[in-house]
Amino acid sequence: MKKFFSVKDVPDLRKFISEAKNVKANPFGQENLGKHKTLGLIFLNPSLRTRLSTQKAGLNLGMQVMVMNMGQEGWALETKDGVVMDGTSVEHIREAAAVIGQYCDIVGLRSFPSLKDREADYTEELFNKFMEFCKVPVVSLESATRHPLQSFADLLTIEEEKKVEKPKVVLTWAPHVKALPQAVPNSFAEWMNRAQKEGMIDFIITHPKGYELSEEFTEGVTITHNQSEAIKDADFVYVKNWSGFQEYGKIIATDEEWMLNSKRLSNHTKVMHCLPVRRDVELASEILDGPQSLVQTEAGNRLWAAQTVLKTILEDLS
Ligand SMILES: CCC[C@H](NC(=O)CCC(=O)O)C(=O)O
Ligand SMILES: NC(=O)OP(=O)(O)O
Repeated sequence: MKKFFSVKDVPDLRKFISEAKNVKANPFGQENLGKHKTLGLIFLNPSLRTRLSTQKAGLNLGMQVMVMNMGQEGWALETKDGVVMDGTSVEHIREAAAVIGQYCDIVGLRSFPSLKDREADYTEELFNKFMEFCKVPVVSLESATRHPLQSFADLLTIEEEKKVEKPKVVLTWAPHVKALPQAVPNSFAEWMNRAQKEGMIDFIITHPKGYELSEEFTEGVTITHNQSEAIKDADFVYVKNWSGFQEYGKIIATDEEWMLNSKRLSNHTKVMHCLPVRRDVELASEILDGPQSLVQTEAGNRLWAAQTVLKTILEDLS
């Protein structure tokens, strides 16, 4: 594995889930695999779960781990080529990525979208440049269009918690006070679409009109604007806000009816959210604090997802 950027980097999904279960059952089974190897975690945006779980995953494998918040600790980055750097940018991504690649054997990178320039965001300009110049394997810690470590942990959670062979999984839009990226829903849809094609789940997406995600991620998936219909008898409901893709980066609807509460859920339905969550805006506290919430199990599985990815990359390095 030379990069972990999307589900396309996973040749065998069922095998990858099984490996994550084994890692979870035996977290220190390969505690020397990463000996004398360095993991560099570079954040251009805030993080709690991704930072702590990926750092711990590297340590569990015996790696040395360095973490950097570029915005606060690094130089102001220039990401465009052909720019005369006589303004506020101090260092070009070409130099910064190449230097980071010299110090690290594996690099994790978080870089959210601008939500202004859809072309630049959806071609993953920044991420691709970083991967080109750092010249070592790169793990996405959330890019402009995807969050693969989150989605891997989400699918692991569903596989562990399912009570039926082929659970009904629903991705529902939820209200928010800000315009958020499409990366988490894109990625969840991409992984669940693959899982549906492999007969693992039945998958539905529900959102208000205008919040259609890029077909790159939703091709072939049932999409409905009727949330109540969609969540009926669902085994898992994945709650997330996202801003417009067509009206890029825009808040189109703020219909509070789309915030789930327990009255609207079947008793057996489990609720998931990647966190951080805006309580009683995106999702009712009564659900988050109740027996139907899987958000902590999901967050715990971020460690096993990251450790499985790092293990796979390290095995290819050895
Ligand atoms: C893992 C999720 C990261 C990010 N979430 C936010 O930016 C939330 C920000 C807020 O609620 O103010 C997102 O939606 O992509
Ligand atoms: N879910 C997730 O990636 O959380 P952080 O943004 O806190 O890392």
